[in-house]
Amino acid sequence: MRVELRGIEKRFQDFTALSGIGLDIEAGHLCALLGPSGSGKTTLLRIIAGLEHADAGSLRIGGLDMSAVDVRDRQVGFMFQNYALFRHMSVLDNIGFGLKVRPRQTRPEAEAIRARAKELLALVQLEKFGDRYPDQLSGGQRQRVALARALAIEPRILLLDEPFGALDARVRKDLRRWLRELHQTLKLTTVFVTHDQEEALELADQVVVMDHGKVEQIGSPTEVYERPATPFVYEFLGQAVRLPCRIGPDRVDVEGAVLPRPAGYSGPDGAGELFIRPHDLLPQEARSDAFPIAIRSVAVIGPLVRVEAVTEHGAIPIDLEWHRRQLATRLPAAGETLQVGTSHFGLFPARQAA
Ligand SMILES: Nc1ncnc2c1ncn2[C@@H]1O[C@H](COP(=O)(O)OP(=O)(O)OP(=O)(O)O)[C@@H](O)[C@H]1O
Repeated sequence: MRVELRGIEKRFQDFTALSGIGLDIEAGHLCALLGPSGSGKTTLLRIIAGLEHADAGSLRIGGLDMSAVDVRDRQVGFMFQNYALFRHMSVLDNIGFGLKVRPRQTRPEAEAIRARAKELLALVQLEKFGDRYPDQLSGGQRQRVALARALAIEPRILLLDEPFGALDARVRKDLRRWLRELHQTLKLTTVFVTHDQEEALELADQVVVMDHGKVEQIGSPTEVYERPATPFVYEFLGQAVRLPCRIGPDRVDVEGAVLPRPAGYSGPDGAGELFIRPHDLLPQEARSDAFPIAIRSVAVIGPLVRVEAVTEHGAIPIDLEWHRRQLATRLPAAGETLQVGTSHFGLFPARQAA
């Protein structure tokens, strides 16, 4: 089912939690809402679920306007962070719960509910655990049961709030892969909230980067990582070297080097900021598009070379990370001056000082 949001606004008293949110999620896609704490991700997810009402804007699911559709009739499966399993119910009863509490006309027979719960248990690869109680499961297994419970009602869309938030790194990683495979099997439109960049980039077809109740950028994982639309996205999605620069009609002056002004840059001339991923700023010969950095320290960690340096013109400290393969023959050494340059950078007007 396709999900369409237009001009969504949400205020809590005089605090604006969401403002002007527009978003299209294609049917069958896995969409990540990514942003720092308080950026409005959960509020947006709750609006899609029908647990919260937007003050303005529209929401369509499968082409139908949802404004007058109650949460119970939206056929939305959700799994929230603190949406714990019922401790006094077996795993199978937990999974069947959503079907059991349906109004009589739409409630399946007890046998059918059990059969469906067993089917879902197999789907989440926990066939042998149906008679256990939540306390007898690991954290990762509990999450999978919670997911099976969300799927039991045959939802048209699936909403997950920090699905693996409370788990340790290894289990998170395994569950991530598992969720991706499950999604490929079910092809169910899924929206999940995360503040973990890696999780969003690895899992999602579409990443929605949010900050302060606004959408900063929507795109594929490659788009948002390789071509960040704003300084916020650059810094939130990985490391970035940030250098002040001067933007001219056809050139950018940075640290004594001259770079071509990117054709796509539509901002004003004048003071600007240049953003470079640390692995994109590489040693090169002294040329007009290279600038010097003074190496402070070099650490080799397996295949990676981490370099702390300072730009010679602006004295700006920068941290670089190279793959050994990216370097010619010799490692740079502390105390040396190195010429570096890049062909891949982001350019933005300088931010006003706060
Ligand atoms: N019921 C509420 N009443 C008042 N303020 C609220 C309410 N719900 C959320 N907020 C505020 O709205 C903002 C956005 O909250 P939301 O939970 O959507 O953020 P989030 O991006 O999901 O954050 P986190 O990653 O910490 O869960 C926060 O500043 C929060 O305090």
